[in-house]
Amino acid sequence: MTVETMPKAVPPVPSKTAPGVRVGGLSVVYKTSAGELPAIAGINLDLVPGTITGVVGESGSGKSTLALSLLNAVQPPGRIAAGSVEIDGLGDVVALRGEDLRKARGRHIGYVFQAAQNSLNPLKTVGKQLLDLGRSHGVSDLRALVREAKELLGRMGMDGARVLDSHQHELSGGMRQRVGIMLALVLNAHLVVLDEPTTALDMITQATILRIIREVHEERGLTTLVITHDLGVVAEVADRLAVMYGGRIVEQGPTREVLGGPRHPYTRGLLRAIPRLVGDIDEARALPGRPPTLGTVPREGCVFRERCPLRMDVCDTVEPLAIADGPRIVACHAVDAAAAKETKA
Ligand SMILES: Nc1ncnc2c1ncn2[C@@H]1O[C@H](COP(=O)(O)OP(=O)(O)OP(=O)(O)O)[C@@H](O)[C@H]1O
Repeated sequence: MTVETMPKAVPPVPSKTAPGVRVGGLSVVYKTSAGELPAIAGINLDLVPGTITGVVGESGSGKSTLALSLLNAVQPPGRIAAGSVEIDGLGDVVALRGEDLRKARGRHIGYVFQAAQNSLNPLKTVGKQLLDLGRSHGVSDLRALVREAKELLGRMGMDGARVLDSHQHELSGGMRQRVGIMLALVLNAHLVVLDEPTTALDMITQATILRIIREVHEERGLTTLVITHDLGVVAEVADRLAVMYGGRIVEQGPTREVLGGPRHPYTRGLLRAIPRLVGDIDEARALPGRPPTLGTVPREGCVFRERCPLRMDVCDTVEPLAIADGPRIVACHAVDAAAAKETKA
């Protein structure tokens, strides 16, 4: 079946309420000299309508690959090898192609990618790019779009009119990042994916931007996914938290519960590695070892075992299942064994 003859998956009147998202069995591989290797494998993640979900993990854990998959935007040498991303009102975006996919991005799914500081067109003003974006998505009231953009930029502490008149080189990294966030929100999409939205910002501006992300999320009734390596960022904005390691989600649950009582040894290690502002700075203990790369992720068993203080024999051969306990989900043999002992006692 060609793209043209495929049934239209995008409904003519999109739902304007916060959509639920169900990522099921998602695997993405990248072609390397050693063959196709998985960057994420068997990811299951639900985004609850109206909530902010944070995804954290060290560099290379697969966060950006997951974010790109939500827009079916994984580029060669990568490809989605298995799984689905069901978005209310859109269906499975993994199956969307061509024009349907282009319309879904921007209008239904607002996004700012990690390289947002560098993703603007250097030859056009921000305002011109805003109008291009609006036209390409069939926005009829372009004046209203510009008003909305100015309002969002103003809220983020910038002179909206001046920014719209500027070229990329006239803006600092932090300003470009905020322009990226404005572009993600301006079309009024109800699913928003923000990949490292605040990395180029100083602490004060970061706090302001996180507050605005939260405010806009609540005002508009969005479903939001925030990708970050910074636990402080998720603690600040996310209702739910998913922790990634070696292309797997090893723990997920309500942010307060996960941060207040981490169960997976990796989450515990991440939290222990944060230096405290008060008390003994030496208390912060870096996680020993390094995260795996595409080539070194174990093919069987638990992906975290090399760095795990709770490693058992079974971890070498059997990949732990993600087991739900109420809203908490953990994939760890040691946690399972401890829970089984507790039930017996
Ligand atoms: N285009 C590519 N070609 C080959 N491998 C890739 C490509 N993009 C990502 N990878 C690999 O896939 C794995 C996951 O990368 P990804 O960028 O999704 O992780 P991340 O958690 O977002 O990391 P970071 O925080 O550094 O961006 C890494 O091992 C990375 O090297």
